[in-house]
Amino acid sequence: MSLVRCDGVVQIYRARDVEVVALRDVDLVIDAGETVALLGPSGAGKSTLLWLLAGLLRPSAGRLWLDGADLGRLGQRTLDRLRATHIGMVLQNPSRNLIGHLSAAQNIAFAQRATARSRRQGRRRARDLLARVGLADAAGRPAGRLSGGEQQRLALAVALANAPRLLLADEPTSQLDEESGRRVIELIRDAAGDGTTAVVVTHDPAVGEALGRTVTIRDGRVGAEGRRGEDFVVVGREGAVQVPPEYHHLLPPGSMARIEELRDGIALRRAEP
Ligand SMILES: Nc1ncnc2c1ncn2[C@@H]1O[C@H](COP(=O)(O)OP(=O)(O)OP(=O)(O)O)[C@@H](O)[C@H]1O
Repeated sequence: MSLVRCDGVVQIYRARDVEVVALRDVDLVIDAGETVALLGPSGAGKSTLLWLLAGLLRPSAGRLWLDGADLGRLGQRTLDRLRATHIGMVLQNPSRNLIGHLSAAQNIAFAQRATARSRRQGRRRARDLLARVGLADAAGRPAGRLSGGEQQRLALAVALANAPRLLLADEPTSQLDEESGRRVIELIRDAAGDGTTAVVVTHDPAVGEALGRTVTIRDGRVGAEGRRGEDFVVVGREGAVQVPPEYHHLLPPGSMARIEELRDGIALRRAEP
């Protein structure tokens, strides 16, 4: 069953007279329990897609569904409630996920206020999450005094506080050493085993390899996907295909190609005009 569905999603930022088209016609279906690494060059639109999936932005065009709810059309209160109960998010800047003067444990408790879980259950889950991210001894320390890497790990624990249906994480290992990075990946995979679908923006190859599927965004579009170690290009609307950068020496952008029909597809061969 699909948990997330994007249908022709377009996001245009408008700042004064300038328009930036961050996403153009993104079609994407993510099934419940999948772990997806969102890859792509800087400025490709990865964070924008995460913000849209989190309901923090409404798409300029197209539609996004989370668990059957049309995110772009929900009233603000329903959307806020859905976000609090269904979505856990780790923003790129770890300190922005946390309330600096509250302790690590209190940050988790604060995230849990939206769900009906008993206090005892909540505290047990908080303790378990803090231990899983290697912060068992930091439960009582103010979040604002933790190091960048510790804040990043705490942010993941906070995002998972409610066992959300959807975890969205923007570069959750960017400030971590290898060992802490491994713990974070393990926690995301275990959460998926418990029913949390995860979409993780990353430049970290270890994260890309450890998650079940990769989706590469290039120039605001889904350009490629990887499953079980095999990479595929994605044929977009109107048949558009992005030639991956590693083949640009054979078919540089702007070059002309001949299309050769094969029994099960086509081949592109460089042609001189
Ligand atoms: N609030 C905004 N106002 C105007 N333009 C924006 C805004 N946020 C992002 N952009 C632009 O939208 C495009 C996509 O940005 P986005 O942050 O989604 O890319 P990204 O793939 O996450 O990049 P990175 O890997 O560097 O974080 C970029 O051209 C960026 O400059």
